[in-house]
Amino acid sequence: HDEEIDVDQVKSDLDTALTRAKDKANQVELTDKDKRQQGKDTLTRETPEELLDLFAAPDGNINVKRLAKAASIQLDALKELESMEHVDTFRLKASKKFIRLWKAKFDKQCPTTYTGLACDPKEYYRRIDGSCNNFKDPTWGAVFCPQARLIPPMYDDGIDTPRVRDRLGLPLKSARVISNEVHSVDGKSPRNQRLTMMVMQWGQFIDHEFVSTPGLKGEDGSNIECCGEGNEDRPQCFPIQIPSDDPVYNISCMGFVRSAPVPNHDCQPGYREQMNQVTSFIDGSAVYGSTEETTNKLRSGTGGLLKTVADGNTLPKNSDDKCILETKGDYCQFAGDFRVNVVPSLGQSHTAFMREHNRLAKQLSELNPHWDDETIFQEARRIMAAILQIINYGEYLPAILNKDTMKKYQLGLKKDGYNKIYRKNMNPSITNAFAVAAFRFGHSQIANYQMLMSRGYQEVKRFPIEQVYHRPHVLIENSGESLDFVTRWLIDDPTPLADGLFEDGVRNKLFLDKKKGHGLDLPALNIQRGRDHGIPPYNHWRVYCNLEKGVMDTDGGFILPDHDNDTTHKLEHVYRHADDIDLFTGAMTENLLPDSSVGPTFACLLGEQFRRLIKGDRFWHETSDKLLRFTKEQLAELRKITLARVLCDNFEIDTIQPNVFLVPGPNNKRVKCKDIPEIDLTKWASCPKPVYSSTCGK
Ligand code: HEM
Repeated sequence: HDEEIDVDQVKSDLDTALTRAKDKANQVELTDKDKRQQGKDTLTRETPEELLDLFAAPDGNINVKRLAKAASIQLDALKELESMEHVDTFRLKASKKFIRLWKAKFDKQCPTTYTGLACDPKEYYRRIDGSCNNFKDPTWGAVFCPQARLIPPMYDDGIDTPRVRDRLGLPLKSARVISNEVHSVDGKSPRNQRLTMMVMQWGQFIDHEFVSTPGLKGEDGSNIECCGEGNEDRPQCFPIQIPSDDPVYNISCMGFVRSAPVPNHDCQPGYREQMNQVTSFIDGSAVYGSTEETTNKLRSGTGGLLKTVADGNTLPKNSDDKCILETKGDYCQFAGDFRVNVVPSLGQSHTAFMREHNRLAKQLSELNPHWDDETIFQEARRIMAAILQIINYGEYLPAILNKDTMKKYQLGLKKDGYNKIYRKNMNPSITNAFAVAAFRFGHSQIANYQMLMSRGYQEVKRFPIEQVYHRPHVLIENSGESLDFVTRWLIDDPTPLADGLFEDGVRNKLFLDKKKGHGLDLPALNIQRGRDHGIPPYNHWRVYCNLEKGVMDTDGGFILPDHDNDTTHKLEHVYRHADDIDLFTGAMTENLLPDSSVGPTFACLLGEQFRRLIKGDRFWHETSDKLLRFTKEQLAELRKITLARVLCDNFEIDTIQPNVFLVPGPNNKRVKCKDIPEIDLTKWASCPKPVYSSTCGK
């Protein structure tokens, strides 16, 4: 069509569209300013919605803000063009001339990381921000870059408004109604007698290691109010309607701020994308941060160590606005990922790996007295990435996925030698459907409580989960002694079955406001977030995964190949057609595959993502790359690591089962810590500097 477009006309249309889009952005900023001045948009952390904002984006990061504004202008400009009656945007988008015009207008607003990133092929350590992992596209997996899409989104207007209508154009039921009808359970949900609470906890920790989707923020990083008159229509808002007969809530609106948009990968006219504000790789970013700024704040500056509070053993302090302080002397914790304070058990995991880093750093520095702070830090960080990868693929994934899925997606680790597995065409970025739906399967494994357990694995104290959200108090009182007690709970107590049912503590009381008496509903947020991101419905993913679609029978009922009758009936109540089912709800309620915590659709999406995280990671710990590889002896040592060993080395534990993701039993008997294999770090002794040399440990 190139010859067909009238360049002058299109240029003038684009100018008009851009002016209008900029005017709209200015108007939104003025409204935000007003709301902030009127005290409607707040900086406080009291209501559940404010705490959700804290969880999504604590400070209104400047990069996120800049990118979100650029993306909003682009999306609005495209919509303006579409609204001009004589413009055929479908034809325009196919025209190279138009793309050139578009790029000339918008290139400057595109993230600088997208262009002109100079990568050094001799760089030995991963970059903190994840850039330059892939030389062909240095932005793949890097911080502040768009999440990847496996199939195109389905926005209501084809560009950026949330999916709110079904295939007939009628309104979809509210996410809260679906949660009430499909995801609720009376009291305690059934337990998985095979898996421990550590499965839930690792899931959350590793999720924060590779994905964080920022939400939009108001003036000066304030929280955007999305309920009440004049708020629900704000372009940043997509509140959840609560039905008048709701069994728990006596409010009509649950605040929900949309995820920040980001210009798409090539800065071309297209649909709304969401970004990842942490690196996609399993590289230790939850321990070290995903920007140099955060890493520098976390490092002590000597001996390659990370900062701790004065006792040398617990996470350092953050500012008081990053959590809820219960009593005098409390403080918020600071770690590589800002969500560290959300529940005590997550703080436990962050503490485990901060301590593990410092333990490694101290030993490495004794073995290599000639190394400076930077070398010790980077070498410990390099080992840390390997440890996290090995625990994730060697212990966690085999606990939640069955052997067939592990095999199909080639997720197994090699027992010896190198693995030439890197594929330079493989994009390792976290995919949107994985973050917004598939890996949220673990929300069904959250229990209503958090517990402290004695050395002999007896219950000492139990906290309803809603009493500890965002409150690190439990962990930091008694100079962090409770960390040991939480650890023992995580490796002893069976985890709820990932059956699509959600206990009250997350389904009604998430981030509960003690004064107002209401909380949030996590499965409802997950459904709403999927709609916010334009995630196509469940059946589209069944097709993507080569699975049979759900269909209608002649009476208008659903025939769903992987659901039981009871669940199918529940779904029929809330969706008009099998094609309308939201991905989260449809896949989360599938019958679980044998020996698995997910059904076939989530097994496919998890398998695909975890495969990408191996094959698309140039620094993957099994690499045979001559520059980047560990020595064969070092790799053999790394392969001995288990989460049990990390816990033994960093907490007070007398006996432990070798696989802490599985409940203790005849094949997983508790033993003394000394019987759990450990890494012999002498294989890192006498390494030259720079370290990349096979003479270490010789
Ligand atoms: C007590 C434990 C947990 C709490 C309180 C919690 C809470 C939350 C909240 C509030 C969100 C944001 C919801 C939204 O507005 O879209 C979220 C997102 C998410 N959660 Fe959890 N979660 C927990 C455990 C887990 C577990 C066990 C997993 C996985 C096994 C998990 C995976 C995820 C993922 C992948 C996201 C999306 C992250 C992003 O894109 O930023 N979470 N969680």
